[in-house]
Formats: sequence, C-alpha cells, structure tokens
Amino acid sequence: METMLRVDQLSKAFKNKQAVRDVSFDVRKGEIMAILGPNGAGKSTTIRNIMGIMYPDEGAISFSGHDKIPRYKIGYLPEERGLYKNVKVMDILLYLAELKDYPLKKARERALAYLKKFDLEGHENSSIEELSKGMGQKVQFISSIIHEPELLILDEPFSGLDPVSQDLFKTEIRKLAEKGTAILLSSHQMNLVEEMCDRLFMMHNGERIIYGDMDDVKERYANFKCTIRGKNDQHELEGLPDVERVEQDEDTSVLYLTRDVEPVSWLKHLPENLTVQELSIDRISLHEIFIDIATTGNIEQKEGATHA
Ligand SMILES: Nc1ncnc2c1ncn2[C@@H]1O[C@H](COP(=O)(O)OP(=O)(O)OP(=O)(O)O)[C@@H](O)[C@H]1O
Repeated sequence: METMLRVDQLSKAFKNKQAVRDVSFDVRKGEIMAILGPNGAGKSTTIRNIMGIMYPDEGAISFSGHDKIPRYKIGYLPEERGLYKNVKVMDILLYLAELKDYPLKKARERALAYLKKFDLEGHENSSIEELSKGMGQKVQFISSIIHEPELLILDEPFSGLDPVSQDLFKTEIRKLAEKGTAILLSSHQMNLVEEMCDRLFMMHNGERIIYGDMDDVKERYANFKCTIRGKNDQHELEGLPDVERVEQDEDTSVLYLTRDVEPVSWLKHLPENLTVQELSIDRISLHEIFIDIATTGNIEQKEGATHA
C-alpha cells in the first residue's frame, strides 16, 4: 500500500520537557492507523508537528514522498472543538472548503449530503451556537472531510458522542478508508480502536513502544489471563507460578499470566484446594495491554518487539 504520511525520527522538546523522542511511523493509503498512549504521552505534539502547527526539533515529516505537506490534501479534526459560534453551518463549511481551494458547488453538494447523513438536514442556516455539543461536533467532522482529503487526522473523534452518533462516525470513517483515505486516529476508547483500526502505534513518555498490525500486536502482547469464580485467597493466587498480578472483585479473581505461558500445562499445576465454580482462560484485550503498559511501565519487554 502506498505511503501517504511518513514521520521519521521526530523529536520535540518544550523547555526541559522532551515531549516526543525519536518517533517514526507511517500511514498508508486506505488504512486506519491508531495513535495511542496515556495522557501526556506525546500524541497531540506529534499531530501538531504533522499539521505544521509547530516544528520538529529533529526528524522529518513527508507526504507522499514530498517534504512540503500540501495542506489542502489534509483533513484535521483537532482535540479542541470549536467553530465560529455565530456563523451559519453552511457558511462555515463553504468557507473552510474555500480555504482548501475546493470547488464551491461541489462543496455545497457534499455539505448537504453529509448534513443529511448526520441527521442535520434543515440545519444549514442554524448558527453553531444553536446546536448541541454533539451536533456541533458533527459539523466539525464534516468540515474536516468536506474537501476530500487524502490524509485525515482525527484527534479523539468519539469523545462526547452518544452511541448512535458514535456508530455514524465509525461507519463514515470506515467508508473513507475503503475509498482510499489514509486515516490517523487518536482515541482513548480501546474497544473502538480494536474494532476499527488496521494498525496501531503506541507511545509512552514521548517514545514509540508498540507499532504494528492490530492482529500481530494482539498476538504478541496479549498475554493470557485466567478468570476464576470462587472464594480464594488473593495472596495464595499471587504466589502461583507464572502469575504477574491478581485482581480480585468479591468472589471473582483475574490472574494475569506471564508471557509465553502454555495454558494447558499451567492449568495442570493449579493446587487442588482452589475453589472453582467457573474458570476461563482468555487473551487480554487491547484495553488491558494499554493499562498494563501505562501502569506497570512494562516497557522493556515490549520495546524489543516493535517492528514496521
Ligand atoms: N506547549 C507546551 N508547552 C510545554 N509543554 C507542553 C506543551 N505541549 C505539550 N507539553 C508537554 O508535552 C508532553 C506531551 O503532551 P501531549 O499533549 O503531546 O500529550 P498527549 O499524548 O496528547 O496527551 P493527552 O492524551 O492528555 O491529550 C506533556 O508532558 C505536556 O505537558
């Protein structure tokens, strides 16, 4: 697949804070790439460097192999929401399309079609302040795609949306990728990321710690966990071989197992005095991989396995 965006060894510091260090990744035509990481990991700084809102201290950013990134080919939904409050919806959409040199007639047609799709038909002449927060967010999303960008950067597109609107956004984002748009999506909603994204790029303390195909990453980092329903002593469970940590909630215990555990032979070594009403073994979710990295700093183990 053709590379649309390439970020190569990007570094950026603010005074004495190294916000991004030596970060590289690419986004290809027709894929949804997730950019993930705990608060303060450096995601927005990376995105702002791509958008030219700030400049890298070191490293390079290129678009389809060119150093100069053509702004009209990029769509951007920033984390900070906000459109001119007292301007009419259609006027804003046409104004933003015009800024990107997009033909106005086509922009109007697209705006009407998208407003209909997002249940905002008839709101062309409403001003933004007359809309609810979610409705305003829909208009802002439309403004980021009105000019048919080749690269679309979405910073937390789902925050503040109700489940129906979330589904609308999900469907539209997928459709755009199917039509060939390269999409870089930042989100803290791991279930949505797991469901939608083809590849992911995870940052921690400004550095890249995981990078690869969603399926490969899950197979590689998703250790097994064993859930036991039954009253058991947490310390005893923590003392079992190959158990990294135990979470207990009333009579349910979740045992997070170390990497490379072979579940069948691990089960054979469980003590006979355990109380077991139910027992299941599953792989941890992307959500849990994220928590594991963000809280235990289990990074060295992850780092060796990053791949392009
Ligand atoms: N303009 C700035 N001046 C000084 N420090 C900054 C600035 N912008 C970001 N930082 C610092 O850089 C680090 C990375 O911030 P950034 O906003 O990129 O993180 P993030 O991953 O987007 O976080 P979040 O998920 O909370 O949005 C943080 O420690 C932050 O305090």
